[in-house]
Amino acid sequence: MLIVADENIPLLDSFFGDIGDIRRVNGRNLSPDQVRDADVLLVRSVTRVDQALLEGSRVRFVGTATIGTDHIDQAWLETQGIGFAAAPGCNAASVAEYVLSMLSLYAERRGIEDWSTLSVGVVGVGNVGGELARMLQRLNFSVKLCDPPRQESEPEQAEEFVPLAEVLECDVVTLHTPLTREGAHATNRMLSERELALLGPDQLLINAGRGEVIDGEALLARLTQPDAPTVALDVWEHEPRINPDLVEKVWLATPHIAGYSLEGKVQGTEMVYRALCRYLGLPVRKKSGQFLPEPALSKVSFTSSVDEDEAVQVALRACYDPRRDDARLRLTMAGTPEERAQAFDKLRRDYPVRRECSSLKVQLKGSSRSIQDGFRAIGFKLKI
Ligand SMILES: NC(=O)C1=CN([C@@H]2O[C@H](COP(=O)(O)OP(=O)(O)OC[C@H]3O[C@@H](n4cnc5c(N)ncnc54)[C@H](O)[C@@H]3O)[C@@H](O)[C@H]2O)C=CC1
Ligand SMILES: O=C(O)C(=O)[C@H](O)COP(=O)(O)O
Repeated sequence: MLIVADENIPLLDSFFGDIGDIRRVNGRNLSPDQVRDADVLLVRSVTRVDQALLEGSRVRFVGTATIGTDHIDQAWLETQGIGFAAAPGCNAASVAEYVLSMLSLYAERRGIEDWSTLSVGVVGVGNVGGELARMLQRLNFSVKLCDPPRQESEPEQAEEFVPLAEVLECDVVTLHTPLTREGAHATNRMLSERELALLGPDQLLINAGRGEVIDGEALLARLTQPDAPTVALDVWEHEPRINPDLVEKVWLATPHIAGYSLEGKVQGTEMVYRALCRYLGLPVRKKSGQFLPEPALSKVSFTSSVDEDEAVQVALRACYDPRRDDARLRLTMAGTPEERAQAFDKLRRDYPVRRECSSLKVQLKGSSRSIQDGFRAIGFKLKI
């Protein structure tokens, strides 16, 4: 069996080596010739999988080691009887930690002592937005949720949700919707000139969903106005050819890595492996946990005199501080458009190992119940 796989999927040999021969490819430029003789195709978000790529090939199963599926023409795969699996929720904790770190940095930037006084609006309350909202609620933030599809399909929960306009009044608005182009709740350019005009200078807008959910031109125009909001973007229109003018105007700019914790990536591989085993009728023998190395930073300890919020944020930023990714991306902005696009992909391909908060043991000497709850909310392991 031939498995053609994106070279950026980690642990390909460990998970798939005894299922078939693996051919590693650059997912960004995959051509029909490279997949024609494959039985299985494993991709990440940068490969468009559709009729143009697969027609006439032997491929019977497609897996994407990602949460997002907007790069896959699932309807066409179904018409061809080609099996398909994604990795829902694999990197949800990673994205939630990215947003929490943003909140911590934003509170510091604004001189806000207690970060939980920021109100947070979550748009798209699925695996990522739901996990984030749970963490925020446990950390005592006031949280508003916007998810019209869920509001409609879960009438018993309907009062949990508010309209987009109400969420846009929060101090922080964070986007976690899929990219959809059709239907009553299509998200393509969901935030355009009109919505961006509702945001003011004391607000932070974060996009960690898909770039096209915000109209990039409208955002750039808004950011040139004196009363513009602060903006943090992890995802961009036209990746990897992102707009350098937008990077310049954005507060923190990262190259689509919010979900790039090692745990998130390896769980993505594992979920696709499990789905392929099911498809082929093979036993599932491997788990992501067996391949995760000891983290470089495995323990931190705090004394009893520590301030609760400060301790949680110190530990959070020790695990992930988006300013490093922002600095790396900005360094690539000087080149030609082609050099910039290559550099964007290189930053993602050579991404340093980043571990989730759950990999860090926190020792708290003589700590209060509420400080323990704060750490637990983000998934740290506690040693009391
Ligand atoms: N920046 C990054 O590295 C990552 C980005 N993502 C993106 O985040 C997206 C969300 O991920 P999950 O939460 O796992 O997906 P999910 O499918 O579990 O949840 C998405 C939620 O968005 C809601 N939604 C759809 N249209 C909406 C609209 N118009 N307004 C408000 N809510 C709407 C859905 O009802 C659903 O509850 C993915 O589709 C992917 O595009 C995911 C992982 C990493
Ligand atoms: O899981 C998703 O959805 C994402 O956005 C991924 O984190 C993106 O990673 P790549 O597939 O582009 O490596």
